[in-house]
Amino acid sequence: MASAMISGLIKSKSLPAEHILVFDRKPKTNSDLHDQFGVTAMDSANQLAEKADYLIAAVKPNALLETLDKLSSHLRKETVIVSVAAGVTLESLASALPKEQKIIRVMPNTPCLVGEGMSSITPNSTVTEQETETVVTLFSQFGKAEVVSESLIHAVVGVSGSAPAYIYILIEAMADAAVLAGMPRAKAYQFAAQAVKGSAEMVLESGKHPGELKDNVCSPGGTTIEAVAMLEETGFRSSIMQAMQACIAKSDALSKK
Ligand SMILES: NC(=O)C1=CN([C@@H]2O[C@H](COP(=O)(O)OP(=O)(O)OC[C@H]3O[C@@H](n4cnc5c(N)ncnc54)[C@H](O)[C@@H]3O)[C@@H](O)[C@H]2O)C=CC1
Ligand SMILES: O=C(O)[C@@H]1CCC=N1
Repeated sequence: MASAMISGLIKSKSLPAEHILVFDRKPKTNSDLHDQFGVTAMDSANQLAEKADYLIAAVKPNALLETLDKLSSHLRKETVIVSVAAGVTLESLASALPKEQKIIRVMPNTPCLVGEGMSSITPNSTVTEQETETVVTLFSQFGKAEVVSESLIHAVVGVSGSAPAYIYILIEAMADAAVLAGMPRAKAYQFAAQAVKGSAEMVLESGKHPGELKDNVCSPGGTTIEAVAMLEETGFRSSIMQAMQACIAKSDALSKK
């Protein structure tokens, strides 16, 4: 996730690459990030903590609190800690950090890599409006970013954080069916992915209800309605909703650990 955000930031040209400081505990990852993006690799998490104005913590949720606890004595009071970890609440983040530390929870997704991310932003009470705005602007450099209340974060994990995985399965399945019908594999991925991208753009740009857009594709007695009837019969909607409910429940369970 960190590489996706770094790549998105570099592509946006909103910050000089060398102003982006990175530290990964694997030395090879640090040198790869430096070589690939021109960012500045730090020697330790503590050095990063001392220098950063906005520190984005992108380690796995189960390692996050310990990592923050270790570097907390090196943090400056003004530094805003940005956590992208699923299921780690503002309250638990605060417990690992100095009192009154500024903390923002963000839930991004991997399409940040191509400038089409969707990120939710949730500040704690010590963060100023201007700092929140800075983080919204930062995450808007590689997609869309919106402030949401913490109670909505599990829904965000389901609808955008984890969602690319379901969409890739959809694209893969669509391509498989096209290959079955004789289309070469590479072309099948291109057609399927572009159909998904174009359909998403139609929802975002037209402002029309997805049902209306679906109706516009279904010619009476035509091909599409055959597919739609089969999707309903095989429980496509219900399958998506059940998968998301499992994802949302897991996010909720993680936050109660
Ligand atoms: N992968 C995704 O699509 C999304 C991930 N997230 C969140 O992003 C976070 C990272 O997830 P991924 O990128 O998927 O994991 P990852 O395992 O690919 O990356 C984690 C990185 O952290 C490094 N690391 C581990 N402990 C460290 C430490 N103490 N100090 C410095 N570096 C350390 C690892 O070497 C690794 O490079 C998680 O908290 C996850 O919940 C949030 C939204 C989407
Ligand atoms: O699977 C995960 O736990 C992370 C959080 C959202 C997307 N990936």
